[in-house]
Amino acid sequence: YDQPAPKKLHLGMFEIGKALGKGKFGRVYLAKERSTGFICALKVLHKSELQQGGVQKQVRREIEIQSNLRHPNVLRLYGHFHDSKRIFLILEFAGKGELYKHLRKEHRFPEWKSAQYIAQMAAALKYLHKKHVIHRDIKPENILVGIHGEIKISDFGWSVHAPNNRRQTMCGTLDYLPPEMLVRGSQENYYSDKVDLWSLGVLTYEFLVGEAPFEDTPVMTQRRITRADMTIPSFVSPEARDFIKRLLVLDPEKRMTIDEAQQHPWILKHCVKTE
Ligand SMILES: COc1ccc(C(=O)Nc2ccccc2)cc1NC(=O)CCSCc1cnc2[nH]ccc2c1
Repeated sequence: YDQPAPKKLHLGMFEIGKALGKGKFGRVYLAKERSTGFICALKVLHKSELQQGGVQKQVRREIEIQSNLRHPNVLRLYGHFHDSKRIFLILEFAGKGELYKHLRKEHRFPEWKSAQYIAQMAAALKYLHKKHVIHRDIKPENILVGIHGEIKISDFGWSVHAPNNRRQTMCGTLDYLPPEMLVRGSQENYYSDKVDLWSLGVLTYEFLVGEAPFEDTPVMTQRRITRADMTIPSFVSPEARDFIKRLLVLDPEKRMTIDEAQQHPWILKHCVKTE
């Protein structure tokens, strides 16, 4: 599918299929580009709703950033177009759907699968951080699975998905927030790409244990996060335990870096390098 994209994108060039999901700002449909048969996901955003939500700039910024991202573990934004009322995002279609559904069904992932997923997440984060993009919203709900089982981090933007056994919280779950974003007085601009490493630690825990490390009532969750107060069950291997503990460190500067995470024994043990 590497022909240069057709110049003029418009709705008529797509055959619209089943609904894939719906969010606060838009619905997503399976779509096929008529001339090439290319399968993609078409996200429809209503300009009026974006106006009400005051997120038009955010969408423009996101389209700008995401159009330049190309990585096997980052969901592609191929392009966009609009008509009088709507903005359409042409997104990559992930053939095996939403990761959180697999996690809920399997309860938790075996160590080899968790390590492979975390290694792919680390590769995606390394790529994003090199491009000075901080994801800030890493959680199972924002990860999709490609047809070959590879994972794809996606920025669901501001879309809050309809309550289909996703974590029911006001503005997204607190579980993944790092302490530096909870501590009073630390303005937004004080945090760095280290926030994604904290979330990677929370994600690792949730893959292995089946629930987030600080899951509790909203007040208690915040308190447990700011104290890094978690217990790791005994069935978790010593290497995985060490990996998690080196990421869930209160001081952002003392957290393991992406490179250290990729070289950690727990990752190397499970991710056979194809020489
Ligand atoms: C790069 O990705 C995105 C870029 C931007 C936005 C976005 O909405 N930005 C926004 C909106 C409003 C205000 C501000 C910003 C969303 C995504 N990504 C998704 O929404 C993923 C699920 S839709 C695709 C998709 C694929 N493959 C699947 N397989 C099964 C379901 C499924 C669903």
